[in-house]
Amino acid sequence: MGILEVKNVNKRFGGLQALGDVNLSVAEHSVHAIIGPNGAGKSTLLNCLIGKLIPDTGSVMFDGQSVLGRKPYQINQMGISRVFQTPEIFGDLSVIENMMIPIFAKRDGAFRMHALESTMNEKEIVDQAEDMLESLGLADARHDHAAAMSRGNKRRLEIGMCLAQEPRLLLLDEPTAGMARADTNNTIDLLKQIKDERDITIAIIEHDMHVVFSLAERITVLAQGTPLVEDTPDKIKGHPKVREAYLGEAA
Ligand SMILES: Nc1ncnc2c1ncn2[C@@H]1O[C@H](COP(=O)(O)OP(=O)(O)OP(=O)(O)O)[C@@H](O)[C@H]1O
Repeated sequence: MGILEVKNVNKRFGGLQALGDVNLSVAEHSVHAIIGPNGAGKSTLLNCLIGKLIPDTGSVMFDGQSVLGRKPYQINQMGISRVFQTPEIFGDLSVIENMMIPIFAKRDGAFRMHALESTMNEKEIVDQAEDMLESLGLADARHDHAAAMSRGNKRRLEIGMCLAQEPRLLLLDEPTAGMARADTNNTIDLLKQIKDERDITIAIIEHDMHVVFSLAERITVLAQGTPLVEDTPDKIKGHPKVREAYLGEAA
């Protein structure tokens, strides 16, 4: 039984069957990638996991509890954090101020922007934020404007802000989209480091096969809203149907 269990999930948009009988089991502490061509239903599935969409039928269980009917912030409190394609950081704040926000929210259950100034003086929170920036390799940038960082470092900060919530499942939606190769490789290294150092499960939607094959232990291939095959990277690479239908562009 996986930490995330998706069973017979269906989702229609009018006449379009975006997801048809999707089953997915993500093993605890694994890195599980979900791939597939444009329009395969990857984002729709992700949105069903985080409470942005409600499936028409089926179940989504996280650690034995249903996520269906819960609001995104409630699912987040259950232990699921997600990173979107576009970094969601506060550009006007410094790097360390950004990092303090989830640490403060985790401790107090909520965060109000006007509390940031007093939070800046709370040693416990500053120390935790410093430690997190250190482990992300962002310590030297702590007083920089977040907006001025490279795309790779913005993504690094955002992933760190998710980790500060101490999730058990980290969901990544194309975390290297639009990145130069060097930033992509840095992000791969960061995710490997996170996997090695933390008690965490990672599910990743990704188009870049270099990223997928560098990180994933299991891969589910979606095609037209339905899982075509689920297997290890080696088997997926060699699978004739998958090669033909989904890896053509990367081959
Ligand atoms: N809100 C919506 N309303 C209507 N149709 C939608 C909606 N969201 C997605 N779709 C359709 O559902 C199908 C699956 O879309 P989805 O975005 O989940 O695919 P995807 O695999 O994430 O694609 P991509 O790799 O291009 O992001 C597509 O045909 C898309 O046009």
